[in-house]
Amino acid sequence: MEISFYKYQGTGNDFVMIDDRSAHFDEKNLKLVSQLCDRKFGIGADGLILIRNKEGYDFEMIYYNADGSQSMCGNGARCAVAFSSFLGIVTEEAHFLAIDGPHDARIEDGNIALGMGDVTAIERVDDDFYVNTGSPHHVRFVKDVENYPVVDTGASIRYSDHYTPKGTNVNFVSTLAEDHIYVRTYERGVEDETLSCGTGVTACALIYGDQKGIDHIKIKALGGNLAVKFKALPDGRFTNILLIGPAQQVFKGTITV
Ligand SMILES: N[C@H](CCC[C@H](N)C(=O)O)C(=O)O
Repeated sequence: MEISFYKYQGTGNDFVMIDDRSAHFDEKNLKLVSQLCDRKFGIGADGLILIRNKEGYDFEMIYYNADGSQSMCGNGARCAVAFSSFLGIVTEEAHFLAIDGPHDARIEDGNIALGMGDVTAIERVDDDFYVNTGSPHHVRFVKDVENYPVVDTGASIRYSDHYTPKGTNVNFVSTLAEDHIYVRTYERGVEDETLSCGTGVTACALIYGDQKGIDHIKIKALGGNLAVKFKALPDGRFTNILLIGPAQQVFKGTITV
């Protein structure tokens, strides 16, 4: 069977993108998803995204991590908006459905500004934090994230009893300036550090911004630069959350499976 695909990356978080408006892709075939994401035997990616038609929306994005598990993917959603614009499904605004519900996005001067779901609360986990931004995120502030053992420590937290059985993504943050943080992320379902994690940097920005009273945070990730804007409500909720950054098409191709 031949599958046509496009490869996109959002600040280094990379995805196999499939225009599946014909609904031909078997979304139950997780073995195929993992095979396509395999960096040696397949195309290679952190995840795979199907673009499907959906009544009442410009499109639906169905996201899979490389291991076939599903969750909300912020960078993947930004790439889905860019891909849908390339396909002519949207122009500069998109209203689409993801696993965590509806999202709105705007394409503005080469960036995608993605509306994230509201966040109800930030929790403490020992000296660290936990927040769900559409995907679960453990967040630890460290002195020198550049030299921090992200994969070892990330995996041990991800597989800890506290997060069994579903696990969590794990983010490590250092401050670069008052409104600028440096984030590295161990991603559940990729089971490795990724070059950036959209829902992860959003989690880190909300926690950091809430502590500092700043609602527009710049983020440095290994794969590029992002920004998060939000409105903190008196009751501890966060709304009007925007994840802003680039999303690029890298190549297109067909694969025989
Ligand atoms: N690995 C995450 C989903 C993808 C998140 C990340 N790629 C993003 O950009 O938000 C999880 O299983 O919760």
